[in-house]
Amino acid sequence: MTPAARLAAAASILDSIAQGRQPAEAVLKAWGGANRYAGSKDRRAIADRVYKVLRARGRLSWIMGGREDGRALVIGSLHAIDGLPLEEIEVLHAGDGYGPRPLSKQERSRITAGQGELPGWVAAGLPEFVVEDFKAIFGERWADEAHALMAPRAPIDLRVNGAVATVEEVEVELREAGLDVSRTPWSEWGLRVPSEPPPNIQALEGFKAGKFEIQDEGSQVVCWLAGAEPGTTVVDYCAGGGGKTLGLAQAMGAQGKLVASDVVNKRLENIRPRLQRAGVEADLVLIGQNGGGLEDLNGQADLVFVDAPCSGSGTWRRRPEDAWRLTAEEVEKLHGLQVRILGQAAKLVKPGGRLVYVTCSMLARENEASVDAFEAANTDFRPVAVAELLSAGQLTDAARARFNELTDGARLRLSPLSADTDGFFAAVYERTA
Ligand SMILES: C[S@@+](CC[C@H](N)C(=O)[O-])C[C@H]1O[C@@H](n2cnc3c(N)ncnc32)[C@H](O)[C@@H]1O
Repeated sequence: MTPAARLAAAASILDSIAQGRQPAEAVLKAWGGANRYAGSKDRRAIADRVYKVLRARGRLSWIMGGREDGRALVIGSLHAIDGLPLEEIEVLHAGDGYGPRPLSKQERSRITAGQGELPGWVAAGLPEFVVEDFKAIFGERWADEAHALMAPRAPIDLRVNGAVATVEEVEVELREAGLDVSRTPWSEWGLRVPSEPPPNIQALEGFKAGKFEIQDEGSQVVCWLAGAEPGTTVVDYCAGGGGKTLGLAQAMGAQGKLVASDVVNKRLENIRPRLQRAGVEADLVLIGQNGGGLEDLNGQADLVFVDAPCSGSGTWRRRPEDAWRLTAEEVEKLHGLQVRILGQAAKLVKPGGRLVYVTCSMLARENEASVDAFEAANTDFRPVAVAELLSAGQLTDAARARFNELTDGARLRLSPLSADTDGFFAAVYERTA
């Protein structure tokens, strides 16, 4: 493919991403499958362009006069990210072969006008409606938090399955497979590999043997903070893909009763092969939207872990397309759902047991506001100070030293800037009566 044809392909893929809900990665994969003439270098160049645009979409749209179509965003990226002068952009838009058509008068004038003074939200690279939230949460460093969340490519973190392998052993295996592996700073069981060039983790023998799973270090940390103990009854209330279920099972040393529930059966079914690979047993329970299906555990669980449905805004560095799909109305709906789920899940906790609330969101409405509402309605739940949770054996000394800075006392916030993890929020409660 010519460089111009690659740009045209990137523009059309960006349009498909904007029109649907599928992850950008899946849209790119489908495009590669349907356009076999594109070689691996072409696909790589197209994916690079697509992600470059998605990470800077707000700024590029602003520069192009508010246009949001793939063509305009690609033109904007050639100018504002690659720094190409107008003449070179015109050469790439000569309209030859499979390349994009020539620039319109308006497009040309957008480029010659330059960027001008950018409003704060545009410069920070966030959707406009979340900026006030970021300012309120992060104060002066809000724009740095935004950059860290949207800009760089995140590394790939692995959690070693202590029931099957040691960290040292997996480290050696990954190094022998040619990967540049390092220890993660906060989780004793975490290893980190670069995401570029993309490693095929699932093809590794160690992965197939259940020695490790792909799991962001932040996600590992919230499992460890929950303090699941061997021989206890633990409910992973919103089990989804089962990432946390496996982490909780590891903390339990595979002893006790582990229940993984969700309202979507397909998700629960997808956990089955993961449990098998890791050698873990758990009861998979399909529950109703009102929590029906777990009545026999009312007041019985030592630990109920609520990894609530959320905007996923803490993972925008991996899926920047999601930032531009989220609306304020959706956040509001999620907040309502989170409060409802917390109330339902709390019923399962026995006196003296724990309730853990986790999101991978950066937004206060899904984090602080949701637990504020829970606390107001459930005075029989006492917030547990994060300092009390840091003795978990799966956390490193570095985590013990650092996490006190990342909490206001009872609520922990991890972010790409502060912890080099995805964005996570966690609050832990003990049932007092
Ligand atoms: C953030 S995801 C969970 C991710 C999962 N824990 C993991 O680590 O892979 C949230 C999950 O909550 C589930 N969910 C949505 N509404 C629910 C409800 N009312 N009760 C329980 N789970 C619900 C969704 O189906 C989704 O799988």
